[in-house]
Amino acid sequence: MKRKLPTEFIEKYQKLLGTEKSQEFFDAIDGTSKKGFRLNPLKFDYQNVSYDLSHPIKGVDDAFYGNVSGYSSDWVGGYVYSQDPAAMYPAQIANVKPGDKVLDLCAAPGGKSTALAQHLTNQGILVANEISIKRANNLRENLERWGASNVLLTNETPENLAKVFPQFFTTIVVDAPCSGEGMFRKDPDAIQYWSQEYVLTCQARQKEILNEAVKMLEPNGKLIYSTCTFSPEEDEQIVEWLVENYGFEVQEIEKFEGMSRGKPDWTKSGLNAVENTGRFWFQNGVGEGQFVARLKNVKSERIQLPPSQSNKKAKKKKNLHDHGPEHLSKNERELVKQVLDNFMLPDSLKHWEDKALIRKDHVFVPVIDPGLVKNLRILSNGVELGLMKKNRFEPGHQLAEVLGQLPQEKVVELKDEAQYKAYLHGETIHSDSPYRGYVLVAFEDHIFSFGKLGNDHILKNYYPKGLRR
Ligand SMILES: C[S@@+](CC[C@H](N)C(=O)[O-])C[C@H]1O[C@@H](n2cnc3c(N)ncnc32)[C@H](O)[C@@H]1O
Repeated sequence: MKRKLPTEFIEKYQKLLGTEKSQEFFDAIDGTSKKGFRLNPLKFDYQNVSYDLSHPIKGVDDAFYGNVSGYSSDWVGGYVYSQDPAAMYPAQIANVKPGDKVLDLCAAPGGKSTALAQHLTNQGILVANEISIKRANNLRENLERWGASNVLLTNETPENLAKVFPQFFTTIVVDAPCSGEGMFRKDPDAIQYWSQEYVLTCQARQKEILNEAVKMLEPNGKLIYSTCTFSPEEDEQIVEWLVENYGFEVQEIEKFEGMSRGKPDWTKSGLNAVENTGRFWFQNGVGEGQFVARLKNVKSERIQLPPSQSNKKAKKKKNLHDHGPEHLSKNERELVKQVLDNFMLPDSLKHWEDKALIRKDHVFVPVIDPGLVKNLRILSNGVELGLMKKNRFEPGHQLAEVLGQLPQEKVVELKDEAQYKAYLHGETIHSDSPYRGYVLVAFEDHIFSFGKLGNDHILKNYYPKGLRR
């Protein structure tokens, strides 16, 4: 399809790339976008999906070309995540290791966060943050499906996070809001928002976000900066600004097939180190547009934190105002145990009895001390086990997705597409299963919900109302 590009955009890239190369670029914008998906190694038997796995995306773990449906059990059970192939590289080059403390500062809808979570393998912490509440809710759904147990999900400004997490993270990913030139092929509507002024507005916002991100990075920590735009002002020049203002070292990243180097002559000072960054152009055949850089925080030293309030004062304040989470009573623990004992728990939940807290009837196993993050808007902290009702415990949806990490016995497998459709719609199902009480519900071996079976063989539907369709 022929796109109508702004004259100013055409002239800008003709100047930057030259006549021939810019024409190649404009022609590629009119081409067909590439689609890809990633599998989720956190899930049990994770390669058991209904999609063609014969076209891997080079250099990205468990990633393939192809289109996935948001209706399939692979998706609903968190076995696949649909993502632009080029957008998979920032999380890949982050080289996150189990046990790291990772922040994904601009996280929705969750392409990078889901990949970072799978590399952490439930060990360490992922703080996934999204400033827009609408987008944060979408992020929450995607992360819930993914079934990781070590995610703190926040809906915050970078400024507020920086107050709580000074020099805290080993790795920070800033997948920045940008002018979106890399989306022109996939989403032609993005073209109408483009102007050089908008590019500069985005650049200013990126600097504001990064000024806060830098405060949260530990000495020698890694900052991954990425955009889905081609403009030098938001790519190479931002890296140049980070080097000049914060002394970052631009690390050489693996040069994957179809990735070209960042361009020193697109910086103001001719900074050679930006050659270490990577660019994906449409015409390189990998996916949509993407810029990615990995920077090391070599200059900063560990700061001395100001002494905190005296314990006495803090305690007094706590007694008066604290409605924070509490440990479970013996009776509550027993009620939760009666349900959880029916299922295999991943290692991260094995000692839930020592860690579980209850707040406003929600029982959860936090990944981070709730006291530390009490001034932040939290959407979830670790795993929500479920809800304490009058003298009974009802397991929660997130737990079902986490339990999908392991083979489970107490599972009701829906027998056909019609039952699956009905369950997603919120209907009850007749089942001959011998199990009673809370069960996991699966389709095509993909666990995606809780249900409850009574002696009448009716499977009550616990698929959350907000997800039904
Ligand atoms: C490119 S998108 C992130 C995509 C996401 N990382 C992924 O892989 O799915 C950028 C995000 O930054 C958020 N954002 C916008 N303004 C922001 C700001 N001032 N601070 C932090 N995040 C912001 C947007 O709401 C948007 O969700």
